[in-house]
Amino acid sequence: MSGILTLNTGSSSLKFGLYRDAPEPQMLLYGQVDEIGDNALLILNTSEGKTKQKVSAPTPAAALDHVIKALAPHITGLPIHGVGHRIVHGGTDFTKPTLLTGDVMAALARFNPLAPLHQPHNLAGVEAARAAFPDSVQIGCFDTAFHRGHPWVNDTFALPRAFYDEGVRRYGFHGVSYEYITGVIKTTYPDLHKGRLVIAHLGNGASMCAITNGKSVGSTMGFSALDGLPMGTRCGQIDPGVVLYLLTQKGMAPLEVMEMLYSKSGLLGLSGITSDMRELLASDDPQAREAIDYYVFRARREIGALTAVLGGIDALIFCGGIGENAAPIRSRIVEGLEYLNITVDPKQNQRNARDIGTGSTRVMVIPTDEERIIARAVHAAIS
Ligand SMILES: Nc1ncnc2c1ncn2[C@@H]1O[C@H](COP(=O)(O)OP(=O)(O)O)[C@@H](O)[C@H]1O
Ligand SMILES: CC(=O)OP(=O)(O)O
Ligand SMILES: [Mg+2]
Repeated sequence: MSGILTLNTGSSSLKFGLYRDAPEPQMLLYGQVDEIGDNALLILNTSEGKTKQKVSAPTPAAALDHVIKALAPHITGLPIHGVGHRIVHGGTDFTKPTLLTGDVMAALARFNPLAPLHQPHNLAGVEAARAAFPDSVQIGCFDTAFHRGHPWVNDTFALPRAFYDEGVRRYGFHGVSYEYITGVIKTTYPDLHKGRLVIAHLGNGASMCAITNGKSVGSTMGFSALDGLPMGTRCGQIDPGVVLYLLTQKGMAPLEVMEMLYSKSGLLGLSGITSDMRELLASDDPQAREAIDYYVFRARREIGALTAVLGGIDALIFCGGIGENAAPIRSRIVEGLEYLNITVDPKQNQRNARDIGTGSTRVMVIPTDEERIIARAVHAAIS
Protein backbone atom coordinates (compact mmCIF):
# COMPACT_ATOMS: atom_id res chain seq x y z
CA MET A 1 0.00 0.00 0.00
CA SER A 2 1.43 3.41 -0.80
CA GLY A 3 0.36 6.98 -0.40
CA ILE A 4 0.32 9.96 -2.74
CA LEU A 5 0.56 13.54 -1.58
CA THR A 6 -0.53 16.44 -3.78
CA LEU A 7 0.72 19.97 -3.20
CA ASN A 8 -0.39 23.27 -4.67
CA THR A 9 1.99 25.81 -3.19
CA GLY A 10 1.19 29.48 -3.72
CA SER A 11 2.48 32.74 -2.30
CA SER A 12 -0.12 32.87 0.44
CA SER A 13 -1.54 29.38 0.65
CA LEU A 14 -0.51 25.76 0.44
CA LYS A 15 -3.19 23.26 -0.51
CA PHE A 16 -2.62 19.54 -0.03
CA GLY A 17 -4.34 16.20 -0.49
CA LEU A 18 -3.47 12.73 0.75
CA TYR A 19 -4.52 9.74 -1.37
CA ARG A 20 -4.22 5.98 -1.18
CA ASP A 21 -2.56 4.93 -4.43
CA ALA A 22 -4.91 3.19 -6.89
CA PRO A 23 -5.76 3.53 -10.59
CA GLU A 24 -8.37 6.00 -9.36
CA PRO A 25 -6.57 7.37 -6.28
CA GLN A 26 -8.68 7.36 -3.15
CA MET A 27 -8.71 10.65 -1.26
CA LEU A 28 -8.08 10.22 2.46
CA LEU A 29 -7.88 13.83 3.55
CA TYR A 30 -7.27 17.30 2.22
CA GLY A 31 -6.56 20.71 3.61
CA GLN A 32 -4.67 23.94 3.30
CA VAL A 33 -2.46 26.38 5.11
CA ASP A 34 -3.95 29.83 4.54
CA GLU A 35 -2.28 33.21 4.92
CA ILE A 36 1.26 31.89 5.07
CA GLY A 37 3.07 34.10 7.61
CA ASP A 38 3.27 34.44 11.38
CA ASN A 39 -0.47 34.03 11.73
CA ALA A 40 -1.24 31.20 9.34
CA LEU A 41 -4.21 28.88 9.60
CA LEU A 42 -3.93 25.13 9.07
CA ILE A 43 -7.21 23.56 7.98
CA LEU A 44 -7.52 19.78 7.85
CA ASN A 45 -10.55 17.88 6.50
CA THR A 46 -10.65 14.18 7.35
CA SER A 47 -13.40 11.57 7.53
CA GLU A 48 -13.78 12.67 11.16
CA GLY A 49 -14.47 16.30 10.32
CA LYS A 50 -12.71 19.60 9.95
CA THR A 51 -10.08 21.07 12.30
CA LYS A 52 -8.51 24.53 12.26
CA GLN A 53 -5.30 25.49 13.98
CA LYS A 54 -3.33 28.76 14.09
CA VAL A 55 0.30 28.14 13.18
CA SER A 56 3.39 30.24 12.57
CA ALA A 57 4.51 29.50 9.01
CA PRO A 58 6.58 32.38 7.61
CA THR A 59 7.50 30.45 4.43
CA PRO A 60 5.87 27.74 2.26
CA ALA A 61 8.56 25.32 3.57
CA ALA A 62 7.53 26.10 7.16
CA ALA A 63 3.90 25.57 6.15
CA LEU A 64 4.81 22.18 4.71
CA ASP A 65 6.46 21.25 8.04
CA HIS A 66 3.13 21.84 9.76
CA VAL A 67 1.32 19.82 7.10
CA ILE A 68 3.75 16.92 7.56
CA LYS A 69 3.20 16.95 11.33
CA ALA A 70 -0.57 16.97 10.82
CA LEU A 71 -0.29 14.09 8.30
CA ALA A 72 1.89 11.90 10.57
CA PRO A 73 -0.96 9.98 12.24
CA HIS A 74 -2.57 9.38 8.83
CA ILE A 75 0.47 8.06 6.98
CA THR A 76 1.70 5.35 9.33
CA GLY A 77 1.59 2.20 7.23
CA LEU A 78 1.09 4.36 4.12
CA PRO A 79 4.55 5.37 2.89
CA ILE A 80 4.46 8.33 0.52
CA HIS A 81 5.94 7.09 -2.77
CA GLY A 82 5.04 10.06 -4.88
CA VAL A 83 4.36 13.76 -4.38
CA GLY A 84 2.54 15.61 -7.15
CA HIS A 85 2.92 19.35 -7.58
CA ARG A 86 0.89 21.90 -9.46
CA ILE A 87 3.49 23.93 -11.37
CA VAL A 88 2.00 27.00 -12.98
CA HIS A 89 4.49 27.50 -15.82
CA GLY A 90 5.88 24.76 -18.02
CA GLY A 91 6.74 26.98 -20.99
CA THR A 92 6.55 25.31 -24.39
CA ASP A 93 8.55 22.20 -23.47
CA PHE A 94 6.65 20.69 -20.53
CA THR A 95 3.46 19.37 -22.05
CA LYS A 96 2.77 16.42 -19.74
CA PRO A 97 3.38 15.40 -16.12
CA THR A 98 7.14 15.25 -15.60
CA LEU A 99 9.62 13.83 -13.08
CA LEU A 100 11.16 16.85 -11.38
CA THR A 101 14.88 16.12 -11.66
CA GLY A 102 17.55 18.74 -10.95
CA ASP A 103 17.78 19.66 -14.64
CA VAL A 104 14.02 20.05 -14.95
CA MET A 105 13.92 22.23 -11.83
CA ALA A 106 16.63 24.48 -13.30
CA ALA A 107 14.65 24.78 -16.54
CA LEU A 108 11.45 25.60 -14.64
CA ALA A 109 13.16 28.25 -12.51
CA ARG A 110 13.69 30.25 -15.73
CA PHE A 111 9.94 30.90 -15.71
CA ASN A 112 9.96 32.49 -12.23
CA PRO A 113 9.80 36.04 -13.63
CA LEU A 114 6.76 35.11 -15.76
CA ALA A 115 4.68 33.94 -12.80
CA PRO A 116 6.20 35.57 -9.74
CA LEU A 117 3.16 34.92 -7.51
CA HIS A 118 3.29 31.20 -8.27
CA GLN A 119 6.35 29.63 -9.86
CA PRO A 120 9.02 30.29 -7.18
CA HIS A 121 6.61 29.05 -4.50
CA ASN A 122 5.66 25.98 -6.56
CA LEU A 123 9.36 25.13 -6.89
CA ALA A 124 10.07 25.79 -3.20
CA GLY A 125 7.28 23.31 -2.42
CA VAL A 126 9.04 20.69 -4.55
CA GLU A 127 12.34 21.11 -2.68
CA ALA A 128 10.59 21.02 0.70
CA ALA A 129 8.72 17.83 -0.25
CA ARG A 130 11.89 16.21 -1.56
CA ALA A 131 13.60 16.89 1.76
CA ALA A 132 10.60 15.70 3.79
CA PHE A 133 9.99 12.51 1.76
CA PRO A 134 13.43 11.51 0.43
CA ASP A 135 12.12 8.15 -0.81
CA SER A 136 9.39 9.70 -2.96
CA VAL A 137 9.40 10.85 -6.57
CA GLN A 138 8.38 14.43 -7.30
CA ILE A 139 6.03 14.87 -10.27
CA GLY A 140 5.09 18.23 -11.80
CA CYS A 141 1.72 18.92 -13.48
CA PHE A 142 1.75 22.09 -15.53
CA ASP A 143 -1.02 24.67 -15.80
CA THR A 144 0.21 25.62 -19.26
CA ALA A 145 0.25 22.07 -20.69
CA PHE A 146 -3.47 21.83 -21.56
CA HIS A 147 -3.16 24.83 -23.89
CA ARG A 148 -0.13 23.73 -25.89
CA GLY A 149 -2.13 22.68 -28.93
CA HIS A 150 -3.51 26.20 -29.50
CA PRO A 151 -3.66 27.37 -33.09
CA TRP A 152 -0.82 29.80 -33.76
CA VAL A 153 -3.14 32.81 -34.11
CA ASN A 154 -4.33 32.24 -30.55
CA ASP A 155 -0.79 31.96 -29.23
CA THR A 156 0.96 34.87 -30.85
CA PHE A 157 1.22 38.60 -30.20
CA ALA A 158 1.68 40.95 -33.14
CA LEU A 159 5.28 41.71 -32.18
CA PRO A 160 8.37 41.23 -34.35
CA ARG A 161 8.55 37.47 -35.06
CA ALA A 162 11.75 36.85 -33.14
CA PHE A 163 9.94 37.40 -29.85
CA TYR A 164 7.52 34.54 -30.51
CA ASP A 165 10.44 32.26 -31.31
CA GLU A 166 12.14 33.10 -28.02
CA GLY A 167 8.95 32.31 -26.08
CA VAL A 168 7.04 35.60 -25.89
CA ARG A 169 3.63 34.08 -26.58
CA ARG A 170 0.28 33.37 -25.01
CA TYR A 171 0.65 30.27 -22.83
CA GLY A 172 -2.67 30.13 -20.98
CA PHE A 173 -3.00 28.82 -17.41
CA HIS A 174 -5.40 26.92 -15.10
CA GLY A 175 -4.92 23.96 -17.43
CA VAL A 176 -5.00 21.40 -14.61
CA SER A 177 -8.48 22.65 -13.71
CA TYR A 178 -9.64 22.65 -17.35
CA GLU A 179 -8.35 19.11 -17.78
CA TYR A 180 -10.41 17.98 -14.80
CA ILE A 181 -13.62 19.66 -16.01
CA THR A 182 -13.13 18.40 -19.57
CA GLY A 183 -12.70 14.89 -18.14
CA VAL A 184 -15.99 15.16 -16.24
CA ILE A 185 -17.72 16.27 -19.44
CA LYS A 186 -16.16 13.43 -21.41
CA THR A 187 -17.29 10.70 -19.02
CA THR A 188 -20.67 12.17 -18.07
CA TYR A 189 -21.84 13.96 -21.22
CA PRO A 190 -20.00 12.36 -24.18
CA ASP A 191 -22.07 14.27 -26.75
CA LEU A 192 -21.25 17.60 -25.18
CA HIS A 193 -17.58 16.66 -25.12
CA LYS A 194 -17.48 16.98 -28.92
CA GLY A 195 -19.12 20.39 -28.69
CA ARG A 196 -18.03 23.97 -28.08
CA LEU A 197 -17.40 24.75 -24.41
CA VAL A 198 -16.45 27.92 -22.60
CA ILE A 199 -15.16 27.11 -19.12
CA ALA A 200 -14.91 29.98 -16.64
CA HIS A 201 -12.45 29.23 -13.86
CA LEU A 202 -13.22 32.03 -11.42
CA GLY A 203 -11.08 31.73 -8.29
CA ASN A 204 -8.50 34.09 -6.82
CA GLY A 205 -6.85 33.85 -10.18
CA ALA A 206 -9.38 33.72 -13.01
CA SER A 207 -9.43 32.77 -16.65
CA MET A 208 -11.71 31.37 -19.32
CA CYS A 209 -10.93 28.72 -21.86
CA ALA A 210 -12.52 27.87 -25.21
CA ILE A 211 -12.59 24.13 -25.78
CA THR A 212 -13.78 21.99 -28.64
CA ASN A 213 -13.44 18.19 -28.92
CA GLY A 214 -11.84 18.29 -25.47
CA LYS A 215 -8.97 20.53 -26.66
CA SER A 216 -8.18 24.10 -25.68
CA VAL A 217 -8.30 26.45 -28.66
CA GLY A 218 -8.16 29.75 -26.81
CA SER A 219 -7.70 31.24 -23.37
CA THR A 220 -8.04 34.66 -21.77
CA MET A 221 -4.71 34.30 -19.95
CA GLY A 222 -1.60 34.95 -21.97
CA PHE A 223 2.13 35.28 -21.48
CA SER A 224 1.72 35.65 -17.73
CA ALA A 225 -1.08 35.00 -15.26
CA LEU A 226 -1.95 38.72 -15.43
CA ASP A 227 -3.92 38.84 -18.67
CA GLY A 228 -7.63 38.45 -19.35
CA LEU A 229 -10.21 38.73 -16.59
CA PRO A 230 -9.72 40.99 -13.57
CA MET A 231 -8.83 38.84 -10.53
CA GLY A 232 -8.57 39.15 -6.77
CA THR A 233 -5.46 41.33 -6.90
CA ARG A 234 -4.41 41.14 -10.59
CA CYS A 235 -5.47 43.65 -13.24
CA GLY A 236 -6.43 41.37 -16.12
CA GLN A 237 -6.34 42.79 -19.66
CA ILE A 238 -4.66 46.18 -19.82
CA ASP A 239 -3.45 48.43 -22.62
CA PRO A 240 0.38 48.11 -22.70
CA GLY A 241 0.43 51.89 -23.12
CA VAL A 242 -0.59 52.15 -19.46
CA VAL A 243 2.54 50.25 -18.40
CA LEU A 244 4.69 52.49 -20.63
CA TYR A 245 3.08 55.58 -19.08
CA LEU A 246 3.73 54.35 -15.54
CA LEU A 247 7.37 53.64 -16.38
CA THR A 248 8.24 56.65 -18.49
CA GLN A 249 5.94 59.43 -17.28
CA LYS A 250 5.22 58.53 -13.67
CA GLY A 251 8.78 57.34 -13.01
CA MET A 252 7.64 54.14 -11.34
CA ALA A 253 10.29 51.46 -10.98
CA PRO A 254 9.65 48.21 -12.90
CA LEU A 255 9.31 46.25 -9.66
CA GLU A 256 6.82 48.79 -8.33
CA VAL A 257 4.70 48.40 -11.48
CA MET A 258 4.92 44.62 -11.18
CA GLU A 259 3.80 44.71 -7.55
CA MET A 260 0.89 46.98 -8.49
CA LEU A 261 -0.31 44.83 -11.41
CA TYR A 262 -0.04 41.52 -9.53
CA SER A 263 -0.91 42.41 -5.96
CA LYS A 264 -2.72 45.74 -5.72
CA SER A 265 -5.09 45.71 -8.68
CA GLY A 266 -8.16 43.67 -9.66
CA LEU A 267 -11.02 43.52 -7.17
CA LEU A 268 -8.75 44.82 -4.40
CA GLY A 269 -7.53 47.81 -6.41
CA LEU A 270 -10.95 48.81 -7.70
CA SER A 271 -12.80 48.39 -4.41
CA GLY A 272 -10.01 49.65 -2.16
CA ILE A 273 -11.47 47.17 0.34
CA THR A 274 -10.70 43.53 -0.35
CA SER A 275 -9.89 40.92 -2.97
CA ASP A 276 -12.45 38.54 -1.46
CA MET A 277 -15.64 38.25 -3.52
CA ARG A 278 -17.69 37.19 -0.47
CA GLU A 279 -16.84 40.44 1.32
CA LEU A 280 -17.54 42.52 -1.79
CA LEU A 281 -20.95 40.92 -2.25
CA ALA A 282 -21.78 41.65 1.39
CA SER A 283 -20.62 45.28 1.21
CA ASP A 284 -22.83 48.25 0.31
CA ASP A 285 -19.84 50.46 -0.39
CA PRO A 286 -20.26 51.99 -3.89
CA GLN A 287 -16.67 51.06 -4.80
CA ALA A 288 -17.34 47.41 -3.91
CA ARG A 289 -20.33 47.54 -6.27
CA GLU A 290 -18.24 49.10 -9.03
CA ALA A 291 -15.53 46.46 -8.63
CA ILE A 292 -18.20 43.78 -9.13
CA ASP A 293 -19.67 45.70 -12.09
CA TYR A 294 -16.29 45.66 -13.81
CA TYR A 295 -15.70 41.99 -12.98
CA VAL A 296 -19.04 40.99 -14.46
CA PHE A 297 -18.66 43.22 -17.51
CA ARG A 298 -15.27 41.77 -18.41
CA ALA A 299 -16.44 38.21 -17.86
CA ARG A 300 -19.42 38.71 -20.18
CA ARG A 301 -17.20 40.34 -22.79
CA GLU A 302 -14.75 37.40 -22.74
CA ILE A 303 -17.58 34.86 -23.10
CA GLY A 304 -18.58 36.71 -26.27
CA ALA A 305 -14.98 36.74 -27.54
CA LEU A 306 -14.39 33.02 -26.86
CA THR A 307 -17.75 32.14 -28.40
CA ALA A 308 -16.56 33.93 -31.53
CA VAL A 309 -13.35 31.87 -31.47
CA LEU A 310 -15.45 28.69 -31.27
CA GLY A 311 -18.05 29.81 -33.82
CA GLY A 312 -20.83 29.27 -31.28
CA ILE A 313 -21.32 27.83 -27.83
CA ASP A 314 -22.95 24.61 -26.58
CA ALA A 315 -22.15 24.95 -22.88
CA LEU A 316 -20.91 27.58 -20.45
CA ILE A 317 -19.37 25.97 -17.36
CA PHE A 318 -18.49 27.76 -14.13
CA CYS A 319 -15.86 26.53 -11.67
CA GLY A 320 -13.42 27.92 -9.05
CA GLY A 321 -14.34 29.48 -5.70
CA ILE A 322 -16.43 32.27 -7.28
CA GLY A 323 -17.75 30.20 -10.20
CA GLU A 324 -18.90 27.39 -7.91
CA ASN A 325 -20.34 29.43 -5.05
CA ALA A 326 -21.29 32.96 -6.07
CA ALA A 327 -24.81 32.69 -7.52
CA PRO A 328 -25.26 36.49 -7.83
CA ILE A 329 -22.07 36.76 -9.90
CA ARG A 330 -23.14 33.93 -12.23
CA SER A 331 -26.58 35.45 -12.76
CA ARG A 332 -25.12 38.87 -13.48
CA ILE A 333 -22.54 37.50 -15.92
CA VAL A 334 -25.21 35.79 -18.00
CA GLU A 335 -27.53 38.84 -18.03
CA GLY A 336 -27.59 40.00 -21.63
CA LEU A 337 -26.35 36.68 -23.06
CA GLU A 338 -29.85 35.66 -24.20
CA TYR A 339 -28.66 36.14 -27.77
CA LEU A 340 -26.46 33.07 -27.19
CA ASN A 341 -29.44 31.17 -25.69
CA ILE A 342 -27.78 31.50 -22.29
CA THR A 343 -30.31 32.01 -19.49
CA VAL A 344 -30.41 30.60 -15.95
CA ASP A 345 -33.08 29.37 -13.58
CA PRO A 346 -32.83 31.55 -10.44
CA LYS A 347 -33.63 28.68 -8.03
CA GLN A 348 -31.20 26.23 -9.58
CA ASN A 349 -28.58 28.96 -9.72
CA GLN A 350 -29.08 29.79 -6.05
CA ARG A 351 -28.59 26.10 -5.16
CA ASN A 352 -25.32 25.93 -7.15
CA ALA A 353 -27.00 23.06 -9.04
CA ARG A 354 -25.04 21.33 -11.77
CA ASP A 355 -27.43 22.40 -14.56
CA ILE A 356 -28.62 25.95 -14.08
CA GLY A 357 -29.49 26.84 -17.68
CA THR A 358 -32.96 27.14 -19.15
CA GLY A 359 -32.05 27.81 -22.78
CA SER A 360 -30.66 25.58 -25.50
CA THR A 361 -27.07 26.39 -24.44
CA ARG A 362 -26.27 24.44 -21.30
CA VAL A 363 -25.09 26.45 -18.30
CA MET A 364 -23.38 24.34 -15.68
CA VAL A 365 -21.62 24.55 -12.33
CA ILE A 366 -18.96 21.85 -11.94
CA PRO A 367 -16.67 21.96 -8.90
CA THR A 368 -13.10 21.62 -10.08
CA ASP A 369 -10.59 19.21 -8.54
CA GLU A 370 -7.03 20.00 -9.60
CA GLU A 371 -5.67 17.67 -6.89
CA ARG A 372 -7.33 14.64 -8.47
CA ILE A 373 -5.63 15.28 -11.82
CA ILE A 374 -2.30 15.56 -10.00
CA ALA A 375 -2.92 12.37 -7.95
CA ARG A 376 -3.74 10.44 -11.15
CA ALA A 377 -0.50 11.67 -12.75
CA VAL A 378 1.50 10.50 -9.73
CA HIS A 379 -0.23 7.11 -9.86
CA ALA A 380 0.78 6.76 -13.51
CA ALA A 381 4.38 7.68 -12.62
CA ILE A 382 4.82 5.28 -9.71
CA SER A 383 3.02 2.21 -11.03
N1 LIG B 1 -19.90 31.50 -1.18
C1 LIG B 1 -19.12 32.32 -1.88
N2 LIG B 1 -19.64 33.42 -2.45
C2 LIG B 1 -18.86 34.27 -3.15
N3 LIG B 1 -17.56 34.09 -3.35
C3 LIG B 1 -16.98 33.00 -2.81
C4 LIG B 1 -17.73 32.06 -2.05
N4 LIG B 1 -16.87 31.07 -1.65
C5 LIG B 1 -15.64 31.40 -2.14
N5 LIG B 1 -15.71 32.56 -2.84
C6 LIG B 1 -14.62 33.30 -3.47
O1 LIG B 1 -13.74 32.46 -4.20
C7 LIG B 1 -12.46 33.12 -4.29
C8 LIG B 1 -11.38 32.09 -4.03
O2 LIG B 1 -11.48 31.08 -5.00
P1 LIG B 1 -10.56 29.77 -4.96
O3 LIG B 1 -10.84 29.00 -6.19
O4 LIG B 1 -10.75 29.08 -3.65
O5 LIG B 1 -9.14 30.43 -4.98
P2 LIG B 1 -7.71 29.91 -5.38
O6 LIG B 1 -7.46 30.51 -6.73
O7 LIG B 1 -6.82 30.45 -4.30
O8 LIG B 1 -7.79 28.39 -5.43
C9 LIG B 1 -12.47 34.25 -3.28
O9 LIG B 1 -12.69 35.48 -3.96
C10 LIG B 1 -13.71 33.94 -2.44
O10 LIG B 1 -14.30 35.10 -1.93
C1 LIG C 1 -2.55 30.66 -12.74
C2 LIG C 1 -3.33 31.21 -11.59
O1 LIG C 1 -3.82 32.31 -11.67
O2 LIG C 1 -3.48 30.41 -10.53
P1 LIG C 1 -4.33 30.73 -9.20
O3 LIG C 1 -5.75 30.84 -9.60
O4 LIG C 1 -4.07 29.53 -8.32
O5 LIG C 1 -3.79 32.00 -8.62
MG1 LIG D 1 -7.16 27.90 -7.54
